[in-house]
Amino acid sequence: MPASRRVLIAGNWKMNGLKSSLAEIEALAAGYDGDLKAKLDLLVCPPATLLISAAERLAGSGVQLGGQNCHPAPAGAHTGGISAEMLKDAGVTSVIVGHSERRTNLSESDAVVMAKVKAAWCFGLLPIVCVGETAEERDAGEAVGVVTRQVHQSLPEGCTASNLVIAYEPVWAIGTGRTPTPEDVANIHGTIRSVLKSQFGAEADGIRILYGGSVKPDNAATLMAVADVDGALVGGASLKAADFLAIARATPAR
Ligand SMILES: O=C(CO)COP(=O)(O)O
Repeated sequence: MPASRRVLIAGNWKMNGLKSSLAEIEALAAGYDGDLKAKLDLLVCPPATLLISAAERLAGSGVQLGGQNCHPAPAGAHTGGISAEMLKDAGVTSVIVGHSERRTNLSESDAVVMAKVKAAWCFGLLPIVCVGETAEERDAGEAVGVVTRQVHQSLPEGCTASNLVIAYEPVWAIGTGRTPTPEDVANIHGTIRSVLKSQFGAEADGIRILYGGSVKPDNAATLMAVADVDGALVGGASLKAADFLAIARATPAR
């Protein structure tokens, strides 16, 4: 296993979290102890309004801070937009791009996702690119095809083990309490790895592929033990530090 594929447990708070939630950030910083540090990377992506305060709370803890989205443009007349440079300035090192909630609700195309990856790179941020099929696509037997297309079309030239993370998040598993079987996860993650190999050659062996969708403390050990699963992108269960840390603790050491 290449060293670059150190396990990454990432938390996506989505549109949740007020100033009072900074207590959870502090609890994460305190809970990322020596055992967890030896085993995995921990990343939390709170809403943009909390980033600067969260960075202060996380300083020196080793817990990494991420954004949930960035604008493809570097700056300018984009009301409400947040640039990669602004995220960097706030203390962020990673950014989620192409989450299905944005692909679906905001019609974010593969081309836009690719532009965001490039924007993240411009400011040294690590993009976490989300892909995943809907329930209809899975029922129609199209899961592999959809994910293959998304990986092909969302990634620019030049992806490496150190500048890209992929998150496979089947849309039907997000927030539903339903998860694919370990066999299904292994199948899609294996597919993603081969698509990455065809695009980026040997570099693909070191690119981390996370699983996301209803990851909880009680299923993390099983899901994280699947071949080619290099960590998790956790939604609801990342909002409470105790649950998120429990997922990290349940993740098998490599
Ligand atoms: O969308 C997700 C993370 O990005 C997954 O959300 P849940 O863990 O709440 O299913």
